[in-house]
Amino acid sequence: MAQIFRPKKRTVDKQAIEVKIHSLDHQGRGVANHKGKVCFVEGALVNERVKAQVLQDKSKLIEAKTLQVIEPSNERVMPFCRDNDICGGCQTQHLALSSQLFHKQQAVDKLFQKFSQYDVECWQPAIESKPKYYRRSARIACFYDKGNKLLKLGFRGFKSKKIVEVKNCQVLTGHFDNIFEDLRALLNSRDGYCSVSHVQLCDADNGQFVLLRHTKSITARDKDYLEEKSHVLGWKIVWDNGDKVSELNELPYYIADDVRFNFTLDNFVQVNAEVNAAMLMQALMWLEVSYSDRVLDLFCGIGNFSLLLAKRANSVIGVEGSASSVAMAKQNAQTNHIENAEFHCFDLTQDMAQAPWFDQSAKVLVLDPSRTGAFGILQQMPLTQFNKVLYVSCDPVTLARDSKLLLDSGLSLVKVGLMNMFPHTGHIETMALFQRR
Ligand SMILES: C[S@@+](CC[C@H](N)C(=O)[O-])C[C@H]1O[C@@H](n2cnc3c(N)ncnc32)[C@H](O)[C@@H]1O
Repeated sequence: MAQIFRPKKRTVDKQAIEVKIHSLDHQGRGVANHKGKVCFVEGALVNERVKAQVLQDKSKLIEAKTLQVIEPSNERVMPFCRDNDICGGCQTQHLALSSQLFHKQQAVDKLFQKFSQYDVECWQPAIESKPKYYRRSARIACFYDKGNKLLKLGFRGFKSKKIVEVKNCQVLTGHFDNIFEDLRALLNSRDGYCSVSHVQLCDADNGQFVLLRHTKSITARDKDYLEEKSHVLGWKIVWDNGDKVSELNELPYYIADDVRFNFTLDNFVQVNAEVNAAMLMQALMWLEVSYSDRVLDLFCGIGNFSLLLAKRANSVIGVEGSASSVAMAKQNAQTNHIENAEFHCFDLTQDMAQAPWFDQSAKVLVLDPSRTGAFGILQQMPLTQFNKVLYVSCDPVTLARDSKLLLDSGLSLVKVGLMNMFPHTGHIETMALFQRR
């Protein structure tokens, strides 16, 4: 009989250790040395001495969580959210807002040195965000507790699937100030809503949309009841049974630079409206496209960059992997009477030999990939054809890695700036402009 070998579970030494933090990593974690290993400590700041609980003890590194701050940093502040310790949403509320961008910039610097042996010397002022009430969209997790016959809802806990039943969230826009209490009351008012598995929130320019994903059917009567009650609260309810999403009289939209962007709740839209608007303006300013420029916009979503660029360029080709975002981008071009933008659905991790969209005369390239970056596609493209490349990044590791390809093609890094899309979190959003001199 075949013998099945199961890897032995590593026993995690849950001991507490005491370490002195010497820097922050790109996720906002404190970094220390402990018995020859690198130790990443959640919740610890530079120069702090902390007692930390070991979560993972690997051959070369330790992951730990702060239990007690023995010597606090003068950058430490009191988190404004009472659930900060347990909620997985904001990881760096304990670091003064004024220091957050400084550490993020340092992290990007280090990653450029590591991946490209490159010293960034062209930092531009960061795009700032208001510190609270900046999130226009979020997903709320739900779980039906059969024992208590109650639908629990909140955010997932830090590195856990457990739901933290937050009372309110001060990073969601003000329109969702009381959303948790209101949703809890509404969804527990009738048994019919017990199969709601998550709620997607979106504060659009035309109102607040609340999508309810449910795994069992909900009667028309229960739907009507909830819609009626939600109407009073100013919400537009969208039902999603996994196969079909209910139709709306009017899609959510946002407006930027006089362009109206319609979207559906499964499309990617930038979470921070204020930073998105500033980011778009900065992209236009940095790129300085002219009416003779042909632009390629990869990972274009619903056309956020493409349509604004099209108003100033000869033509824009947008490429995106989500078919529904491509459909929306095409519709947005049409409704805004923008005729020089075309959109293609294409998986940009694939072989682009047959890519029908590739324009050999495009001299301007915009990239705005998800966290995995754009390495695959950049490796395949004849990069020497581009005079300007704007890389909008939500992961500094992949930005630094991909930048090496751009630099090796003879492009120079001329501008880099942070965009504080998610204050109080470890997320680092960066815009980088490469130019052929
Ligand atoms: C960070 S978003 C940017 C979207 C858009 N530029 C914007 O500003 O709203 C990244 C986009 O890349 C798309 N995407 C992710 N992986 C992809 C892939 N392998 N091929 C094509 N598109 C992809 C996502 O659907 C998403 O729309």
